[in-house]
Amino acid sequence: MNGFNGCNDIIEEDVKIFIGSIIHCTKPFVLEVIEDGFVIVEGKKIIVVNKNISQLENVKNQLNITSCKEIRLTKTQLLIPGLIDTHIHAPQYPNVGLGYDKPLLEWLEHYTYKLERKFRDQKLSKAVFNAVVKKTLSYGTTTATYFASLFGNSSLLLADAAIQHGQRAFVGKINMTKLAPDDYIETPQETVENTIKFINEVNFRGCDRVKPIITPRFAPSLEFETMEQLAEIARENNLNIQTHISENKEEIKLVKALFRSSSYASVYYQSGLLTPKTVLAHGVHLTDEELTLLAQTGSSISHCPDSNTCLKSGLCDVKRLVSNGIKVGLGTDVSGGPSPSIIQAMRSAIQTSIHISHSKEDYDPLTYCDVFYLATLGGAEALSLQNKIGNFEEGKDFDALIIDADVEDSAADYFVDCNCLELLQKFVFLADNRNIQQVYVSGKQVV
Ligand SMILES: Nc1nc2[nH]cnc2c(=O)[nH]1
Ligand SMILES: [Zn+2]
Repeated sequence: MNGFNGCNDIIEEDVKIFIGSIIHCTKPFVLEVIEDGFVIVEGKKIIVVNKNISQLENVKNQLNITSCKEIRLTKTQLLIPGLIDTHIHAPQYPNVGLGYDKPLLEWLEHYTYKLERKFRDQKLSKAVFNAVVKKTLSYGTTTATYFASLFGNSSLLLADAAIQHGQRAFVGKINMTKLAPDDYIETPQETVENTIKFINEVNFRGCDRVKPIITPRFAPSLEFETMEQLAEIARENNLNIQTHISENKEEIKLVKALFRSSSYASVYYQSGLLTPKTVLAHGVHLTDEELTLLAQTGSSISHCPDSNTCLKSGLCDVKRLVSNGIKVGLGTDVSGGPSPSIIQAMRSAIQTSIHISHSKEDYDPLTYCDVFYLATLGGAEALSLQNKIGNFEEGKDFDALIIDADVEDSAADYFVDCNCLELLQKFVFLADNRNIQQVYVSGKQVV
């Protein structure tokens, strides 16, 4: 029987069996390598994960599977969970690769707000948002956490693009009432009303994959009372929250001055914005006290290493965040970062960590296995989606990629036989969208 779940995704009751080498994380920073196994998917759900290919026929008989599609991986292919981008600005996509001569606050004023305010235009919004969703899917981003623009109608077009192209997404209409151009701010009342309207309209689309997210841009953009109201809306509607924190030293000074506060995190804490469903981008310069506040509230950090480098914000120490009990995922932060690829974010996270290790004793930098966790299960935990996605666990939705180290015209020329971990290592250090052969979201092939 087929059914509809509101995004016109046919909930396929058919069965797919993926046979071959599988890598995923079973818990934080713990990889499981299955050399010759299989995953059975029924509709959108994973129903079996088995490490022994010789048991395939038995399991099929036990489950009475008479018709199914078998996908047999080659020896250069791996099945891995879909990648999760915990922080990306869709309307900034036209600026990728531009404007890295200025630090954050000047960059916002000179380049970013000027571009984003053009998204009043529905035609531009539609063209750019379709391109972003298609591009990120091609790079294996099965879940994206998007900042859209200030404009509700434009932001809805981003939700529609994710619905149409099959991506899992959080989409946030930005809240901003000050310190930006006059035609790119709302009054406090407008921003609250338009947010409620936006939430209702996204929910009305009835797509389980695509959800609204509360999106105060960052503390300097809003009055304290407006942040309190937004926190209340998130609480009433059980919504995720996203914003920026402690990215740049000038920004931190500004926040302390504007709110007469001793710390950036305490502004968010006091307004009620720090929750277990809050993801904060950057967190480069957080103090120990702020880390404690984030850990106590269960809020997470989206680590955006490319952006932190290009906007010269600083080196974010992921190991310090993790050892303080903070959940961490990876973000591209387009266009603060120039690449829409989470594979690139994995590489940059390793490089940033190596740079940090040069000035610290006994510091083990992040490995390719660590960043693979951050890009998959870590991202799911950062978004409070760990019960739904992030790895291959029976009962979870099947969001997955088939990657291949041996494709024509790829950066990874393939001359040696590689074991599974070597294939993963090549993927992290060399791959791009050419190495991503198939992309599945909720059991459905979308690339
Ligand atoms: N990187 C980045 N930081 C911000 N802080 C406030 N807005 C932004 C933005 O658009 N990008
Ligand atoms: Zn950002």
